[in-house]
Amino acid sequence: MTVRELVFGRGRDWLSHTLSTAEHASSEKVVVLGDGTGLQLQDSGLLYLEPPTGCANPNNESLIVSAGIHGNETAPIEVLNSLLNELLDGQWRLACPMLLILGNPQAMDAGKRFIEANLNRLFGGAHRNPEYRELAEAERAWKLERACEAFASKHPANLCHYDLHTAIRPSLREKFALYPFIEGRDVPRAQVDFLLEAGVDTLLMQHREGTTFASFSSTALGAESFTVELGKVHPFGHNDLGRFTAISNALRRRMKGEPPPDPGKAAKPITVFEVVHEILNTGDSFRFHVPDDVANFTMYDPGTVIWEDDTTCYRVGDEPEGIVFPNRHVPVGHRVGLMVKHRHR
Ligand SMILES: O=C(O)CCC(=O)N[C@@H](CCC(=O)O)C(=O)O
Ligand SMILES: [Zn+2]
Repeated sequence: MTVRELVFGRGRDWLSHTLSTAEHASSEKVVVLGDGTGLQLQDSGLLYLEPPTGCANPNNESLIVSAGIHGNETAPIEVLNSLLNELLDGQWRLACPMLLILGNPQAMDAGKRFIEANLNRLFGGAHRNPEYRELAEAERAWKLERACEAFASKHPANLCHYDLHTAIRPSLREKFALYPFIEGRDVPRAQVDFLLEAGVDTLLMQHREGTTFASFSSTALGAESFTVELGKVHPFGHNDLGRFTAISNALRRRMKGEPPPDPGKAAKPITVFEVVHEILNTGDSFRFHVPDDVANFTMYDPGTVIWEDDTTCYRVGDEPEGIVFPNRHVPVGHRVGLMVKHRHR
């Protein structure tokens, strides 16, 4: 029997096990790999890994890597599953403690962004809001928060969280990362270098605290966290995984505890945008003037009307602004899009 089968059952790997246990909590399982690496399958899509006792952790860090917080964003799920398969097949050794998460197994199984509520709006305790009471996603957000807290309290040193997504719209900047807002901080140079290594050449600074998974891990756990957008949404089996080689290689390098590559003199700088306005669906009179099929980072000239309702009209300010994540099909009070502008350092 292979290690994969020992952990996940006959003919299964982590992804197929997660899909098969989507409807019910899976029982906990602990396995020690041949090299002494500890593996604890805590629940469906929730996997804790620990290098053998005494093993060096050369980068002195702990990693949370999540995908599938939106169930139809399949490429990062496939990337994470492949990395785990390599590890379980003995192709390389783990150097740092790691919590791997497939966020919303039910939505993954259904091929949907979410089942009842957008999981990536329910963190930081938002799952306790009465409107989400007893929804599957509220329970899942609670469970993921508790698992991350337990991991962080065991491994607080240099905790990093990469929450991997793909976007609904095409994007003029294919790969970009969002940095959750915490007053007074800036992105450490080592994180910028990692993003560039992973093929992510655009950074978007959030302008206020949110209820995303990455916001939770930054605010509550003190992690360096990013929501990382890696391309466009496609169903399982329809992704061009060649477009995900850089993120896969960069994550594997971190998991193995190898030093970062020398960025070299010719390294491209990262392009930084900042959020200037969050567009919310204000209700019946809300009118959104961005067409449904517009690409992320499409820029609008000063003065362009972006949205209006009976009391407000939002126009682009003195500098051009871009639209990110335009989506009018969201509940009242939820985000319809972000307006962003270039950050001049
Ligand atoms: O393409 C879209 O409209 C959404 C892609 C996506 O899921 N993005 C994340 C971004 C989280 C953040 O704002 O930091 C989300 O909407 O949850
Ligand atoms: Zn997403």
